Amino acid sequence: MSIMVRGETRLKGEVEISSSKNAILPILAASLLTEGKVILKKVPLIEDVKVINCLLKELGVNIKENGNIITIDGNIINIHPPYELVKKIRASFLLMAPILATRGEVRVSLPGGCAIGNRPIDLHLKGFKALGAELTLAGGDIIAKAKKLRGNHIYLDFPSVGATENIMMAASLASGTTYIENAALEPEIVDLANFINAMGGKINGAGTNIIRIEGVKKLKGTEYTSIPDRIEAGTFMLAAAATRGDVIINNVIPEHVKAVTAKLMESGAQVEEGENKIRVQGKEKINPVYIKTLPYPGFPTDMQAQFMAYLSLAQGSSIVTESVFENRFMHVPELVRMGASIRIEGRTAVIKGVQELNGTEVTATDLRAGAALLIAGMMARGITKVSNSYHIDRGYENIVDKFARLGADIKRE
Ligand SMILES: CC(=O)N[C@H]1[C@@H](OP(=O)(O)OP(=O)(O)OC[C@H]2O[C@@H](n3ccc(=O)[nH]c3=O)[C@H](O)[C@@H]2O)O[C@H](CO)[C@@H](O)[C@@H]1O
Ligand SMILES: C=C(OP(=O)(O)O)C(=O)O
Repeated sequence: MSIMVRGETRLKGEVEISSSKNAILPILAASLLTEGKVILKKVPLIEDVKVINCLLKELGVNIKENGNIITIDGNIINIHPPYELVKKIRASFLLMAPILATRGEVRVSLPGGCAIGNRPIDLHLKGFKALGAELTLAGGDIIAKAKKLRGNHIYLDFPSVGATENIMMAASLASGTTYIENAALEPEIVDLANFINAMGGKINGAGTNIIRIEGVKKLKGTEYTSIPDRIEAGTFMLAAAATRGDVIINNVIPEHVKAVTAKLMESGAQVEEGENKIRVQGKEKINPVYIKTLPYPGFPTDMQAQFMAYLSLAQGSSIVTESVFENRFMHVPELVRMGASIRIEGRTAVIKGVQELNGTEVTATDLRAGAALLIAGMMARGITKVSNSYHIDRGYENIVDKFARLGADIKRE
């Protein structure tokens, strides 16, 4: 599957951002913490959600999908989610905590590496161990057992998003109180804590670097709508600036995209924040900027590729350092094939702005690399064909329709 883009169009109009992929995936996993009925609204219809829904069905719970509303209830029957599904998405490892906490045992395949790096899970495991789980490795699977999890102090060597989420879920049904120190601060962590609290959990401090979780005996069903996707919003902000367009992005929390807004303004684009909306107007001249990806509230690694596509037409040299993932420059050779001048030295890329990009056939190696190539295609002369577009559909709802409604010349092939 490919997406074709004819470049040199200016995006204009308004776009509505969907709910966050990185919030809904852990929330779908956390819905397993109760047998009660959980109703999730405005769920984005993206491939990763379809995969996690299949995983939930495999575990034996009831799941009803009605457009963007998903209803889940019932007990976990199977404690071993199938490898064929687990290997498709990183977030499947988030099933570990709810299965362990409710069934006392879980068996999940090690997630393995992916296009953006090795992505170990040692911090998740350190957390489960500290909560009293016994861990063994068998046939590529992690088996964790604990009759009853017990609260503890857990210091994370790095503020891992996934480890913070897994520990928060497990600790919410443990006996006693857990403190996660050096916890991740991402808005998706706050959303997950709000969801667990809506089910009757007792989590305080999410969004700060110490999270306190008082375990409860039981959680109950609830209704919930997760936050808007700050990375989808950032992607449209970049596309607007890159095409020298004028776009109003609706359903965004401006605070969540501050780092992207700051760097876009430094590059010369005009950004106006409203209540739950942002207007971005691109300018002919793009100033070069320095970017270093960092955990939230720093510049998000999930926006690095899209920003690099934009900077390939800057007047001067930009420097982008990727500090979160060890190997997240897979989009660079593809951008270079379109005429960009980018040199990689270790974890840093030097982007020397060029006069123009030229459309050609390129390959999406991962989700955000794919989004970056669509943006590059909209800036380039001629037609760009982005193959392996299933990567893009993992995390963007109706992306082709949304860009087309803003005036992009884009279609699926
Ligand atoms: C589904 C989801 O929410 N995915 C997001 C989540 O991924 P994810 O939860 O996998 O990201 P982490 O914050 O855990 O990973 C960040 C860094 O920590 C390392 N690490 C992580 C865990 C661990 O046990 N040991 C370890 O060394 C990773 O290899 C990586 O270098 O946060 C990332 C960082 O913002 C985003 O890019 C992903 O889009
Ligand atoms: C890296 C990403 O996601 P995941 O952690 O699900 O692979 C992403 O959303 O850019």
